[in-house]
Amino acid sequence: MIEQLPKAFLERMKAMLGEEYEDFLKSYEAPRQFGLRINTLKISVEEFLKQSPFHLTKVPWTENGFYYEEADRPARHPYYASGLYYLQEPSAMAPAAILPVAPGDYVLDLCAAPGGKATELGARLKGQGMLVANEISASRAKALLRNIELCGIKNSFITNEVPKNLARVMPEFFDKVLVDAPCSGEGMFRKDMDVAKTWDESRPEFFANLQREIVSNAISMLKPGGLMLYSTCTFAPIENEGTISYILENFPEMELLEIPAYEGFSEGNPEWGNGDDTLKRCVRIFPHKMAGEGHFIALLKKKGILYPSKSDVAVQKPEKEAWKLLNEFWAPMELPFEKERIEIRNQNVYYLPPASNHYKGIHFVRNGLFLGELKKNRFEPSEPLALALSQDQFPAILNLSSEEERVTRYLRGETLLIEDGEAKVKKGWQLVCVDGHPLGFGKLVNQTLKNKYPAGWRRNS
Ligand SMILES: C[S@@+](CC[C@H](N)C(=O)[O-])C[C@H]1O[C@@H](n2cnc3c(N)ncnc32)[C@H](O)[C@@H]1O
Repeated sequence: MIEQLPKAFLERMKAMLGEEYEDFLKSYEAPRQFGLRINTLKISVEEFLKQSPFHLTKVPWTENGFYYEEADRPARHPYYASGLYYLQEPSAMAPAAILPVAPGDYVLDLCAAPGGKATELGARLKGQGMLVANEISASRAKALLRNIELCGIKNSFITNEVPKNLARVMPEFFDKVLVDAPCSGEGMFRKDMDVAKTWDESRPEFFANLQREIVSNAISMLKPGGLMLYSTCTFAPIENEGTISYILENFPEMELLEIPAYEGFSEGNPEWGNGDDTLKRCVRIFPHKMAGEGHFIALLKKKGILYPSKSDVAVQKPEKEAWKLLNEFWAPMELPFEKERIEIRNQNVYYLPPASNHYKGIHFVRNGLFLGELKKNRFEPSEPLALALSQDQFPAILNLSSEEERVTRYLRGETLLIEDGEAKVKKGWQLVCVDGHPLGFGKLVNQTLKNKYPAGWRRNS
C-alpha cells in the first residue's frame, strides 16, 4: 500500500513527523476502523446498547460513537432504515462532538454533504432551533437531504449554494458554524486509495485558497459570541495551521479556544502556521496515534456577546379544507407539530424551521420537513414524516420485530399479511415500526398491508 502513496506526500510527511515517521508508515498496514454513531434524536445510547445486535466498542472522543466489527454489517440491519445510527469513520465524529451545539441554537453546516456531521448537529438540537445544512454540489445536496430525512431531523433548511450567496442573506445569523472544508484529503488515503491517485503537489495550495474564501464567509455569518469549528481530513500544514493563521491575522475578532484533550489527540504545530503559539490549541489526529483516520480540528470564537435568535415564520395559512384533511389523518390524536409552522405549497405540506424568511434568491433543496401531499379528499403522508415521528405520536402503530422476515419484505416494498390483533387500529394508515422504531407507512385493508415505503427508499435484496 505504501508503494502506491505519492512520493512528494511521503517526503513532506517525513519532514513533518521526524522520528514518528516509521510509525506513521506502519499505520497504513493496520486494519481499517469502522464506526457507527447512535442517533440520539431517536434513541438514547443506553437504550440502543440494550437492543444492539452488534459488537461495539466506545470511541473515546464522543458519547455516542462506537467501533463495530466488519462482520456486523449494520447497513443491512433494519435499524439502519429507521435511522437509529449513522455509519461514520471514527475520527470524523470528532468535529460535531466538539462544537457544543445545544437545543435552540441556530446552526450552520456550510460544507455539509453527505451529512455525517450535519446529522449529529441536528440530533443535538433535539428539534429546537434550526440547522442550515449547505452543500455546493447539487447531486451531493440530494444525498445530504436523504440522510437528514433518514435521521428524522425536523428543523433544517437544506441549501445548495456557494458560501458567499448564503452570507449575503444570513449575516451574523448563527450561534454555531461548522466548516468541514473541502481539502486535499490526505488523511483518507488509508481508507480510500482513489483519493491518493487524484492527489498532486498543487492540491494543498489550491484547497488552502478555497478554504480562506469559505471561512471568510463563514465568519461573516457567525453572531458575535458565536463559535466556529473548522475541520479537514488532510495533513497538509497550509490547509490546517495555515488556514487558521489566515483567520487569526485577518479577523482580529476571532480567537482560538482550547479543545478537550483525548488520548491520541496531538497539539497543532505553530511552526506549520505563522508561528502564533495559540495554534497549539488546534487538534491533529494522526492514524499512528489512535484508532481513526487523519483529521485536523480547530475551535474558534467570535468576540462579543451572543444575542438571542429571532424566529420569523411567515407561512401562508392553510385553507380550512386542508386543515380538516390533516387533522383527520391524525385523529383521534393531535398534530405533533406547531400549527403556525405548517405551510402548504402546491398541495405539498411542509413543517418549516423557526426562521424561514431568509431564503429569497437562495437555491435550496428543502425548507423544513416534507410532511406529505394533499390529494383529493385525503392527506398522503411522506416517508420523511414517518422517520421524524416516534411511535407515541401516531394513533395507528404496526410494530414488527427485527427478527421477522416481514421487516425485510416491507423494506423491499412487498405487501404484507397482518394477523388478527397485530394492528391496534384495524384499517387505514399504519405507522410501520421495527421494535418500536418507525420505518414508514402502510395502509391496512382486510388484513393486507399495502406497502407505502417509497420506491426510491426500497432495498433490492
Ligand atoms: C469534507 S466534505 C464535507 C463532508 C461532510 N461535512 C460530512 O461530514 O459528511 C467537503 C464538502 O465541501 C463541498 N465544497 C466543495 N467546494 C466548496 C466550496 N467552494 N464552498 C463550499 N463547499 C464546497 C464539497 O462538495 C464537499 O461536499
